[in-house]
Amino acid sequence: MRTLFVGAGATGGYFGGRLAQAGKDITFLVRPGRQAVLDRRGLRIKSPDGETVVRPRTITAATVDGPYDLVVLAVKSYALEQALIDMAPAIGPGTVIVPLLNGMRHIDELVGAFGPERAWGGVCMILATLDADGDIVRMSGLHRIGYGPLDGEDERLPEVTYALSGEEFDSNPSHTIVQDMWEKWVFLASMAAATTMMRASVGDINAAPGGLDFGARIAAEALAIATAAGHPARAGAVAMLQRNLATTEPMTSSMYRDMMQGLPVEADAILGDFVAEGAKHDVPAPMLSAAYTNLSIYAAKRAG
Ligand SMILES: NC(=O)C1=CN([C@@H]2O[C@H](COP(=O)(O)OP(=O)(O)OC[C@H]3O[C@@H](n4cnc5c(N)ncnc54)[C@H](OP(=O)(O)O)[C@@H]3O)[C@@H](O)[C@H]2O)C=CC1
Ligand SMILES: CC(C)(CO)C(=O)C(=O)O
Repeated sequence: MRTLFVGAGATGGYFGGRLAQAGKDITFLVRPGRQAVLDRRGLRIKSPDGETVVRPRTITAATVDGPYDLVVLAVKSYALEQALIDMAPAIGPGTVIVPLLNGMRHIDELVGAFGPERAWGGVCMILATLDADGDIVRMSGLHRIGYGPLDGEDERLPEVTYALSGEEFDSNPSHTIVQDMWEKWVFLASMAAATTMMRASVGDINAAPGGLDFGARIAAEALAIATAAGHPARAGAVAMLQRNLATTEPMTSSMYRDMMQGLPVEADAILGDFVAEGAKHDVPAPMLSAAYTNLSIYAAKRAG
């Protein structure tokens, strides 16, 4: 499948770069600044396994060359509105769109812009960032994507699976992608709330008095919200959340890393919407609400 990655940052650059390395037909839609970096350095991936460089094809909004079979959307939530405009010429009657964003609001945006027959769901699990040179750094052994049609069934799933599979990461087609996205949301909202509120990794939080209890209370609120919203986390997802919130490892969230670098954060799309779900169902969530307030103060100060 002719595949377009929209965004060549930490997630898009990583998964798209790995697929390009595996010989798949990958193009990146990027903005001119990122294109200049990729032209100069190539797309470099630094990981615990070593460093690789690929030189993928790039286009910009001004040079989108007709419809693609598959579009993988990998921008931050605050960049979504413009990205939907820029990628529109790449969407044809048979295009499948797989988003990697955290949260859920982008699904409504995608369905509204391109229709339910094109908008699929997607999740990614990775700890990745861009370094000062613009290279992609994967910080742990975790690198997994999941994707699937919102209603669970679509004959194009095997083709999309082939297009999104390489040797280098875990690639999981799913018939339960909406549930998968909710479970990821519960996980990320908890991780982001804990790490941004304490301005510390999960390991550092758990080494401090009260740290384990702090994480457990956040997890309990997040799980209660998902249950009230009709998406109770399955046993494996609950276990993964509890295990990660009790880790002694220096685990962080992308929102924490962005905050520590003074960058914009996805507070509204991840914690704001999640807390609003809780309020809609009368689920008390004092810890998550405090985390959202904290992030909103950061965002307001940053905006000046
Ligand atoms: N990083 C991580 O470890 C994880 C992140 N996620 C989620 O994945 C999503 C993407 O995050 P991440 O990859 O980290 O973000 P990054 O900021 O690293 O990358 C986003 C990229 O999108 C590009 N972009 C923005 N707007 C456009 C546009 N209109 N056209 C083309 N490119 C555009 C930016 O380009 P430019 O350089 O021009 O600004 C940037 O390179 C987020 O929702 C995040 O929460 C999920 C799991 C893990
Ligand atoms: C869940 C986690 C921490 C890893 O994929 C994440 O999504 C993020 O950091 O944004």
